[in-house]
Amino acid sequence: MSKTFTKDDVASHSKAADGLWIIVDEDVYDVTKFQDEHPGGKKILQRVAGKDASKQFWKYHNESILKKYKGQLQIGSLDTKKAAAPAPAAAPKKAAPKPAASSSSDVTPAATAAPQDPFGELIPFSDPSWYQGYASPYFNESHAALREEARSWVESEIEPYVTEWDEAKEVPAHIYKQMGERGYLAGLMGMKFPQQHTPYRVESVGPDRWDLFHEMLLTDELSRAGSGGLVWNLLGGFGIGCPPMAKFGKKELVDRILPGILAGDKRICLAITEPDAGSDVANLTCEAKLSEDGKHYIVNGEKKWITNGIWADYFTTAVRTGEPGMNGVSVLLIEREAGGVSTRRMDCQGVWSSGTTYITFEDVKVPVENLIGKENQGFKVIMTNFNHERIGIVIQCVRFARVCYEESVKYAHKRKTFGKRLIDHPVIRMKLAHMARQIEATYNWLENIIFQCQCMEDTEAMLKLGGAIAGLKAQATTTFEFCAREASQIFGGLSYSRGGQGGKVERLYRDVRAYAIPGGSEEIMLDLSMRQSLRVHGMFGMKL
Ligand code: HEM
Repeated sequence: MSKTFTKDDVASHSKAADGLWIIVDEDVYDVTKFQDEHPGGKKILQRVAGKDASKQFWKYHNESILKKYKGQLQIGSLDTKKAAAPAPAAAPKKAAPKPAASSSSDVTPAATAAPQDPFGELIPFSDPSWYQGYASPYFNESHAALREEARSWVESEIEPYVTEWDEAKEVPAHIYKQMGERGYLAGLMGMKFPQQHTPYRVESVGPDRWDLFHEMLLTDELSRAGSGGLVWNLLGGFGIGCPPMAKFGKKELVDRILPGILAGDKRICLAITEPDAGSDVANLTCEAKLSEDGKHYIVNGEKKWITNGIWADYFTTAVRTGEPGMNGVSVLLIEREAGGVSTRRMDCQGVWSSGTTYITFEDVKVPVENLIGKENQGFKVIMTNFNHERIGIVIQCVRFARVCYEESVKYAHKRKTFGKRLIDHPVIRMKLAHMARQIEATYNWLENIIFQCQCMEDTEAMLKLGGAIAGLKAQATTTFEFCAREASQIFGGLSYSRGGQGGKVERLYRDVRAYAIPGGSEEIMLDLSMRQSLRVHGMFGMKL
């Protein structure tokens, strides 16, 4: 914005007839046309027109409002403004990320314990400690480059619009396409970067260097926009529907459909849950009968609560091909264009923009080549997938808990009650401390689990880590629920109404159950964590 104005220039625009200008942080905004649509009312703008309204502005809004409206309303800056003064409360930015060398594949990153440069706003516990100048055995300069790349994309192109998209129950298609073109979809499958199936690369990290910690931090940064619906829209169906197909599908099938999916042109989801069977996979009833010529399966049945189903081109579907119980279950890749697939959107409490769907399959013809894994051995395919799904849920929950905490810390520094800022009341600090200790405990366990996954093959990880991951999922969802509740109490009425300063907290509060129930409810997770761990440690020679 090259135009400069004096304070007197601005002062001469204080009445409707001359146009209404205001100053916020030394930038000048023309709000003449905007006044009628200002959600806070036009009178309030008219009262500060011609003046510096920074103090009033920051009292009622957070940063995303300026990011969203700057392009539309800013007409210049004050002549007294120093060049490139930092925006208020913005993250200290470093130079653009350089692609990290792609020569070494750092499977065990232990040698890189030197701290990375501090990054972000440095509010204690509002980012992982390795963002804040503390040493880590897991994260190196390639992770630091990716965190900057991802944060800058999310902050500029996603976060300012998330509320709108959530209300519209849809994320614009170009964002999903960018997920493909930025190489993010390829990096989010819990496996080696599939460079043979996509020309797209992540700008700041070479494919050979890509590891599970890159994947973790990418999901973490996407979650920072504070919307479960957004994250599930972008990776909910893909992250659980694509890996089984990519890992267990026949080569011809994978070669045919994976490139379109990774490019962000085609969408895939996972269809397991049924109206009657819940996630009780062993009892599912959607049936697939082999045709007489043995060339197709004919699929009939229903699936419910399927994330992204409404937009999906492909459905990684659990079907019954054999006897009752787990040994009669197979997994098929069903293509929408085969016909006989109907999808309808479901209205749910949270994750509005994720496209939760009810699906009906009626005499759908599926070529036998679309069988994923072996016939009647689909249970193993599904179980292997659970660790990846649950870890994804954990990463999101920890960041959502951090968002609730971070929003609360910021708000507690500006809101005054009984003559003091909220942060000066011990009862509020107590709430923040309880949030922080749970967030850090959960995150540190998560880092350890990611490291273990990185050191094991899928099958070994399924067996050895299944119990711990189930326990961690329960830990993460209860932490998220606790933080959403406490943040909501701190924000009061602002988190009871939708949008505005408490908007993220209100939305996340509604999203809590979408994490505590699917992928294994807290009750099932806690029980499984003990049963599985005891069983596995029995095999290790546990002495009781
Ligand atoms: C660039 C100028 C401004 C823009 C683009 C803007 C935009 C907005 C938006 C989008 C909202 C809806 C709530 C939200 O999403 O946060 C809002 C609410 C509000 N704004 Fe502004 N605003 C501006 C300036 C101001 C100023 C200077 C004042 C005070 C003097 C003000 C007072 C308010 C109030 C009181 C609300 C209602 C807050 C609530 O519901 O709790 N706004 N504004």
